[in-house]
Amino acid sequence: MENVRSETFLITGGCGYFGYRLARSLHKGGARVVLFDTAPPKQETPEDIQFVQGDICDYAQIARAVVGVGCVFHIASYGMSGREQLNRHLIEAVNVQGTQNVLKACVEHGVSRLVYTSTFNVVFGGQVIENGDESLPYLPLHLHPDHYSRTKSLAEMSVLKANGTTLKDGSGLLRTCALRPAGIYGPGEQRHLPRIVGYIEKGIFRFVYGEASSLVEFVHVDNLVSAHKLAAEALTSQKQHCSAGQAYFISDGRPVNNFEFFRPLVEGLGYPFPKVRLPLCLIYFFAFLTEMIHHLIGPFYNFQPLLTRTEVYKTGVTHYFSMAKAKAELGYEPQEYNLDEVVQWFRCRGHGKTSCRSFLGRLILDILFVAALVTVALSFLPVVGS
Ligand SMILES: NC(=O)c1ccc[n+]([C@@H]2O[C@H](COP(=O)([O-])OP(=O)(O)OC[C@H]3O[C@@H](n4cnc5c(N)ncnc54)[C@H](O)[C@@H]3O)[C@@H](O)[C@H]2O)c1
Repeated sequence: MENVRSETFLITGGCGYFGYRLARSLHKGGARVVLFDTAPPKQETPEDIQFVQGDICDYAQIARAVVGVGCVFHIASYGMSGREQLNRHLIEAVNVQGTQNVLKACVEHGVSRLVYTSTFNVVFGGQVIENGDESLPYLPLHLHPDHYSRTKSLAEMSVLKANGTTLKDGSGLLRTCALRPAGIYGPGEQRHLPRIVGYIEKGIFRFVYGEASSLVEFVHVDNLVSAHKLAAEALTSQKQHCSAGQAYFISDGRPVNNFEFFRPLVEGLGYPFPKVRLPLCLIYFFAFLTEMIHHLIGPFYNFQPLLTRTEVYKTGVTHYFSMAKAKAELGYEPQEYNLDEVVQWFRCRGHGKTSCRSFLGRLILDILFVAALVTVALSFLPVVGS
């Protein structure tokens, strides 16, 4: 990556899974790196990677941190999964106002480049998309089933709109672009994989859903790192600012059935892959009920919802995108990865089947599973009849 040695990169959300991996890669390439995050890094970090504890919702904190920085990777976000999804106020504050603060800080303090980590969700809301590209319109805001996706969309729009803004110190213009990743995986991923492994180990992962032919996409964390470095480079004058004002879908470029993607993880941990396939609409309705219950009970008992409607769409409805624009304009070339190192990561931490569960234990789980299914199916009846 050009100029990497002479430049300082600031990463908002730099202590999260992806941000930290990007930081280590930039640092390895000789760059100065600042991690800006509300929480410190979980791993042992080289001394010359600077950590600034701060909140993007506080303008003064982010403004102080960007002084002297050449390029910002704006990765911090809130509300993607689990309990966080309930906190609409914080989702809005971090994803929308936080992004505006980061942009304003760049303009006020002469930061000329910003790469925003967006998501597939800005165009996807449960409709089938086959080999979609960047000409697709944003999903209308009112159609987003979750607040996270809606606010990520608003944030991406404001990032791209800020492209070309004159910097206050007269040094030139702010150039911005957005990358829209698929679901991120890799060893040590903390958001999705531990939850999936938890479901496998608790015996909840006993069925798959949706059409066997439905296709989705994933991106290995290191492919995403490479795309971000290329996107930042393409904002420079050496690359004619070719990524400025642009959005790019980023994945491994290998559409796959969601559940088949996880088969090596399930089997690698010694569990049988489920044979039962349920209709998507049944699971969607179950997710809807779960969200309703979470909405009512969440303020008193903030449990982890089993599945949300967005997660059902994301896992069961075909949506994949062409990498042609990222390849042509950024020079993005995704490498091939598999789940071996992920399986290894979990095995090293004591996961994986060691003994057979008792017959009685399995029987009780089977009965509970069938009872839950019957309940969901029965609860359909008044809806259908009304
Ligand atoms: N994980 C995925 O599958 C996925 C898919 C598509 C897009 N994305 C996007 O990729 C990015 C990285 O995802 P990740 O899985 O590494 O997330 P993560 O949750 O591991 O990291 C986010 C980091 O942001 C920090 N943060 C949150 N609020 C902050 C604030 N107010 N100020 C400063 N820092 C704050 C958190 O402490 C955390 O360290 C996010 O922008 C996310 O929206 C993720």
